[in-house]
Amino acid sequence: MSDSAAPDHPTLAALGWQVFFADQVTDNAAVPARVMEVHRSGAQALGPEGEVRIPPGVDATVGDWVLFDPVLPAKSHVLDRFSLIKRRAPGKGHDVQAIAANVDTVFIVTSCTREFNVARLERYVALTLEAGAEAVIVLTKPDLCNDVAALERAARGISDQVTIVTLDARGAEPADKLAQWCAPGRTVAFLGSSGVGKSTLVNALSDGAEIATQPAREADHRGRHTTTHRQMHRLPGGALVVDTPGMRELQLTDTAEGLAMLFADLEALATTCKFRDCAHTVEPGCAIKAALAAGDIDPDRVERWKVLVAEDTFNTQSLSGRRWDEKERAEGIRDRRARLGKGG
Ligand SMILES: Nc1nc2c(ncn2[C@@H]2O[C@H](COP(=O)(O)OP(=O)(O)OP(=O)(O)O)[C@@H](O)[C@H]2O)c(=O)[nH]1
Ligand SMILES: [Zn+2]
Repeated sequence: MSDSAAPDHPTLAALGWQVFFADQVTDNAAVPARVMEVHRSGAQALGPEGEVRIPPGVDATVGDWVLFDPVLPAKSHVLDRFSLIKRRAPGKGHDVQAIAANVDTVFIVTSCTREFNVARLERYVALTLEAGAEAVIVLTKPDLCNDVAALERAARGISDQVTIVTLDARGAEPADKLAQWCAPGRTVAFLGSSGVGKSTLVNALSDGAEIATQPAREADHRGRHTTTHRQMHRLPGGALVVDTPGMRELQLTDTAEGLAMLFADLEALATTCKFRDCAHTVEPGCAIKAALAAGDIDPDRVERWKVLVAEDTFNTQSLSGRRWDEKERAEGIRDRRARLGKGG
């Protein structure tokens, strides 16, 4: 490989540098570096000249590119992102939290078990498309299922913008089957419920090296190793993998665009409803209801679309400070999700 630089002095390309970023640099003396870790006390970024520390005032998240200012590190400049995975902050507040920037591909991991749930996958796909990243659904544990083809069909039905890969996460398959998204300098992230095989996949891509994930992990009260802060690792094959606890609790936030992409057909149909704010329930002249009656569209999918739109609207509007009877609304969404077999 052409990347002959020492591991702690990687080339820009090895860190994911692209024309998109180069185009933003006007000062030739600027030193680009990629944010690899974020702590309360600041961030650590890596560039061709080694590691630099960014003070907490700089609003950078894992995966960001910064132009480091060695004289005034607090003045380091964050470059525009081509993708951003974000979430609604946990707890009572409604702030949006940046989880990871400049991710090329999100592997949405699900297993061929009872955990498999189309509504949940749609949520993750919408979120990924909204973030501006490519979505790949990875179906693990095919050995535990009699009808893998049926699940693959269901996953494929979610969107034609999504690739489906089925593999056993434990063997040699992941390295092969995920190779095209894990080339040197590519940035990937894994999303999915607990136990679906995310760690197994990362380890498989690490050539069994158990990579640098270990030092950053601590045993939790159950004795498991958990990721304690937001970070990115470099895999032996040259890809970068985001490993952050926040990825596990993603909710929809401001994903109207992603939902519109995922449910483009239904959104287009809805524009032909008689009323612009049609809720597709009791309104006259509803194109969605008409299509349902004609058997042209799948009622389950329509119901999931409504739930996702409601959840997104709720999150977005409460974020923008509008007054809602939040508890009531959240309960409504939860009830509907429960009836659909949860969606997350
Ligand atoms: N049978 C089978 N088991 C698998 C497969 N992939 C992963 N597993 C097992 O599933 C269990 C959970 O895998 P993990 O990689 O820890 O799952 P995770 O998604 O990282 O879970 P969290 O860390 O809780 O988020 C492990 O015991 C794996 O060995 C597979 O393809 N087939
Ligand atoms: Zn309607």
